[in-house]
Amino acid sequence: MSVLDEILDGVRADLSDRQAATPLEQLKSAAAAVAWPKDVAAALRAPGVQVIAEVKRSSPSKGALAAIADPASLAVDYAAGGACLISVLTEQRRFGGSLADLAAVRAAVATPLLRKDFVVSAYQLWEARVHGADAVLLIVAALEQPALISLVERAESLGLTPIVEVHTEEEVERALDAGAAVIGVNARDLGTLDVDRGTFARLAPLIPEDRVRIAESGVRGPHDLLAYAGAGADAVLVGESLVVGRNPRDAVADLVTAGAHPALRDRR
Ligand SMILES: O=P(O)(O)OC[C@@H](O)[C@@H](O)c1c[nH]c2ccccc12
Repeated sequence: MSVLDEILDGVRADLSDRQAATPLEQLKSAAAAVAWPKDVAAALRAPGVQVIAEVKRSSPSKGALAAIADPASLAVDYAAGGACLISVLTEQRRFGGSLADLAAVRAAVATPLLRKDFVVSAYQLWEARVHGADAVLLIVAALEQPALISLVERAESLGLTPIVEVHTEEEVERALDAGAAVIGVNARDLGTLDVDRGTFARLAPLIPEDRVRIAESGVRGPHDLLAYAGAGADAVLVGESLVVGRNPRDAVADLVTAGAHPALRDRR
């Protein structure tokens, strides 16, 4: 069984517990009281390379990365450093996240938020809305094509921006077929957990210019951001190097400064 399949088994088990505890109708009525999500695609299309900073406690490849006792204060640092979008991992078993983290971050910052999880059901889209997300990750490798298509549509109908994650040429085709406007290229293979930073440069030419192109994973600092920028990234998504470093605010600010370099402006 691949790592992704193992993660998905746990995600489905946890999801069915939450579904038993909170009926969908209850989530839907709670969502009515939550502000309409922000336009994440527009934020990602701003000039230069945007920085997406991730609240990430642990990962299947490395285990524990950082305790992050107070995800809200980490998010405040990310916002102060200039992150355009904050990614909050909500998967519990392998990444140590939760929906409570998402809600705490929502209460602390005005920055748009991404619910980072393994979405397999529309129920999770409603959860994302209720806990204050503006965007959701949809991982092509985790979904059959009809499910991907319907989750893209459902997310959009709830005002959530779907960020459709790919790792191979075939997955790029599936993302485009599903109508994805924002595509994340993950350098990490979720089947094996290997990182190949060349993945973005290989796949980016297959993604039309009118889509937002995000380079995900493996960004150690400004140098990697600039390499991804050179290959056509509109944004980078960074987790580990921000949470293990000493000063997350400065680490984000250094990336933002690199992404705002005049040579990278107005490339679209
Ligand atoms: O910690 P890194 O190497 O900076 O990577 C962040 C992000 O790309 C990674 O957490 C990620 C990308 N796609 C995912 C899907 C699920 C969970 C996590 C991820």
